[in-house]
Amino acid sequence: MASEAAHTSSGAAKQPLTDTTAVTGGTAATGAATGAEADGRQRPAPGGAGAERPPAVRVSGLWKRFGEQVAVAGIDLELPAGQFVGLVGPNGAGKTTTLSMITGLLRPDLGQVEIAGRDVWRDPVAVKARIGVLPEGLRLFERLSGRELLAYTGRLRGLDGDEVDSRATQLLGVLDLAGAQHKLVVDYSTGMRKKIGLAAALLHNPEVLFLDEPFEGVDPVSAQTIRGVLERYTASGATVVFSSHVMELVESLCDWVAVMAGATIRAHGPLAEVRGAAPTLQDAFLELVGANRQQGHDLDWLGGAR
Ligand SMILES: Nc1ncnc2c1ncn2[C@@H]1O[C@H](COP(=O)(O)OP(=O)(O)OP(=O)(O)O)[C@@H](O)[C@H]1O
Repeated sequence: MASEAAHTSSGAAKQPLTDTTAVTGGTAATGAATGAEADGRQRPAPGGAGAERPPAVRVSGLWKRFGEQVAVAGIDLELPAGQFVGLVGPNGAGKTTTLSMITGLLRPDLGQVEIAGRDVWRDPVAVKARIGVLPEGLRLFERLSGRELLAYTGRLRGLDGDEVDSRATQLLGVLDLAGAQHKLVVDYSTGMRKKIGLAAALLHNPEVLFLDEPFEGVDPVSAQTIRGVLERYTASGATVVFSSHVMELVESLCDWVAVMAGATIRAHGPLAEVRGAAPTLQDAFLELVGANRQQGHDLDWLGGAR
C-alpha cells in the first residue's frame, strides 16, 4: 500500500462518456473537443497530451482548531485536475472541515488553498465563479420550487435567463426531477434535495465540483443517476472532489484518493497505489486508519442471557 503516495496521476477519467450536452447545455461537449467553453474559459481534455494544468486544488500547511480540538493538523495536498477524487476517512477525521476551508466556507487558522492556481482567500470571487459546492447539511431556499431555485441560482451566477432556463430544463430532466420541478423544496425528500443541490452546483458549469457525502440518504436509483451525471462531467475534463465513507463507491468511481484520519492525511495518490497489495480499498483503509478489528469484543453482555 502506498502511504503518502505520488501526488499526481497520469490516468484519464474512468469510462469517459462523450454525451455531455445534457448536463451543461452543450458547452462541455464542445469544450472536451476543443478546450473552449461557452463561458470563455479554457478546459483541456483530461489527460490530453502536453496539457499542463495546475492541480485542481493545492493545499499547504492547512490548520483548523475548534477550542482544544484540532480538526485539521497542517495538511499538504495536491488534487490533480480532470480526475474523480475521493476524500475518505472515519467519522471526525476532518473531511468536512477540510472541504469547508478549501471551498472558502470556513477560514483556516493557518495555511493556503489554491484552486486552479488561484488563492481561495485572496481571490474569492474568481475562485467561487469556478467551483460548485454541495456542502454537508445543505441549506436551500425551502419556499422556492426546484425550478425557481435553479432560476435564482443561475441569475446569481450571472447567467442570462434563457441560458438558465435551458440548462435547468436539462438538469431537471437528467436528474429525474422534471415531475417535481414545481414542488416546493421544503417538500422534497432527502434524495431529491441532494439532486436539486447538485443541479444548482453544476448550473454554471464549474471547473471543480466539491461534494460532501453526495450519496448519503440517496436511494440506489438516484445514486446511479447522480453517478452518471458526475461521470459525464469529469469526462469533459472537469474535476470532482467528494467525501464519502462508502469505500465500494469510492473504489468504483475514483481515479485518485486521499485518506484522512486524526486530522492528517494518511495516504494519497492514484487509487491503485493507495490500495496497494490490499484486496480492496476497504482493507487498505482499515489498515491505514489503524481500525481495531477486535472492536465489539468487550460487549460480551450484548446478545447474552436476558
Ligand atoms: N464547528 C465545530 N465546533 C467544534 N468542533 C468541531 C466543529 N466542526 C468540526 N468539529 C470537530 O472537528 C473534528 C473534525 O470534524 P469533521 O466534521 O471535519 O469530520 P468529518 O471527517 O467530516 O466527520 P464525518 O465523517 O463524521 O462527517 C471532529 O472532532 C469534530 O467534532
